[in-house]
Amino acid sequence: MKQSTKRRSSPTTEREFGGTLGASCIPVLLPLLVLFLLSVSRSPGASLLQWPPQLPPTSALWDPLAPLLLLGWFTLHAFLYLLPLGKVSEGLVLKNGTRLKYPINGFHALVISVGLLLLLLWLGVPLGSLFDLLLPLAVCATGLSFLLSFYLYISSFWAPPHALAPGGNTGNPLYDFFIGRELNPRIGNFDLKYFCELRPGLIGWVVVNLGMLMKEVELRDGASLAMLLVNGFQLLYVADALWNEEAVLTTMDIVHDGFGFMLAFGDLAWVPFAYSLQASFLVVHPVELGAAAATTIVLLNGIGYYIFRKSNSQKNVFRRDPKHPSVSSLETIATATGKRLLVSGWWGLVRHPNYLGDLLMALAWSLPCGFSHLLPYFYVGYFTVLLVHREARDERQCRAKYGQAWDAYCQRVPYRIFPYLY
Ligand SMILES: NC(=O)C1=CN([C@@H]2O[C@H](COP(=O)(O)OP(=O)(O)OC[C@H]3O[C@@H](n4cnc5c(N)ncnc54)[C@H](OP(=O)(O)O)[C@@H]3O)[C@@H](O)[C@H]2O)C=CC1
Ligand SMILES: CC(C)=CCC[C@@H](C)[C@H]1CC=C2C3=C(CC[C@@]21C)[C@@]1(C)CC[C@H](O)C(C)(C)[C@@H]1CC3
Repeated sequence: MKQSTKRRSSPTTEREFGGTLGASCIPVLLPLLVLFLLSVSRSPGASLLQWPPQLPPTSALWDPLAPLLLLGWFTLHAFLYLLPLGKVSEGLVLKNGTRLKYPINGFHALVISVGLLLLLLWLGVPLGSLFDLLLPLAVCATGLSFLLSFYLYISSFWAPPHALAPGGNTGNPLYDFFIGRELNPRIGNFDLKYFCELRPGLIGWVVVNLGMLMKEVELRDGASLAMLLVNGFQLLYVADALWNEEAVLTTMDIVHDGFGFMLAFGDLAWVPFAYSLQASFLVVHPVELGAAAATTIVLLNGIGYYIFRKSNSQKNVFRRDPKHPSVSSLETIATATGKRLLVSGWWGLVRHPNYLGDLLMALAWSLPCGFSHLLPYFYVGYFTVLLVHREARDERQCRAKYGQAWDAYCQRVPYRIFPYLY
């Protein structure tokens, strides 16, 4: 407990997400927002602006099957995580000079999950029933995020000082619970943050989408082109994340952020239930997509994916091996830390080309839903706010890390996400 007392009065710890007020309101408001969005997506009007807002009756929030399904899903993924499949990779060097080991078998877990789902379909299990279970499942996933966050907060007091996250130790219990005190909480070798970020929620998103597709098949004797595009695009995104699983070890969430309510809820409830809104919207609001519109949307998703993948891979290769032939000819600037910054290639176009690609894909996921409603565009709006905020956080961290070299990079590459715009 000693180290927490020592850090309690640290006046330099900067607070994110609106400080204590944000940390008190967000855990109440975000779960309500998920339930609101889910019930709007299935209401005939699907209006986000209707007043008073469309709220689900309490009877729609509970089904005894939901906790059982969720428990089974988590157990399956914990088991797959522990299977000795794939390689083991090391994370970045920690404050105490050590590196943690991580299993790289997320893609195996996705393939096995999809195989099991196909088996269930073949056995005649009505996966479309997931549509009727979405609200109870979202309620249970939220409950699980709270339970996990309480466990993470309490267990963090037994963690050594070097294992604590830089931003999650202000001494304010509400804020620290929200942001997360410990950087890489583990039970033995089982890394809770890494597991939650990539497995049950992310693969769960694919399952929810497939459930919506099957519901559409039940209702209309076939899947629409719009539903197939949404399912295909988002499956590609999840498969890509798991295929490139090792790259997650260098993201801000793993390297810098503690594991608290924000990430636990984000991973386990927000991703599977808010990111699948387009598919649940299409179940009740079918859209007929013409060939020209579909081709344009596929092209937009392709361009977004290309920028996202190429830029992320370029930085990962450069960070792991700056002499690699694919990056050795790129122009760089030196920093006082010994690390260099790329100033040509994708990272010379804008300072966050990967965010640009991600945002183009977000738009391509909403367009199949047409222009009659605002709800399918919720993801684009939310994601723009998330990435603009994330960019500002990253910028602050990089300026603190690299000082003048970062300023020189900003001068050389003046736009953050959108060339000539922002
Ligand atoms: N779908 C979703 O909900 C979300 C998706 N994402 C996606 O996750 C991916 C990872 O994003 P995120 O972790 O935020 O950040 P980035 O992958 O963009 O990593 C930022 C880090 O990259 C390094 N860096 C920055 N500029 C340069 C440069 N010019 N040359 C070399 N290194 C540089 C710095 O770290 P250092 O120098 O220390 O290596 C910086 O802190 C993105 O594609 C994003 O779109 C993110 C959030 C949510
Ligand atoms: C509103 C709220 C609760 C926000 C929490 C934010 C989280 C939902 C996101 C923070 C960073 C994320 C990443 C992904 C999913 C969303 C969260 C958890 C990610 C796993 C998606 C797939 C990508 O390819 C990725 C692996 C780069 C990405 C990593 C960051």
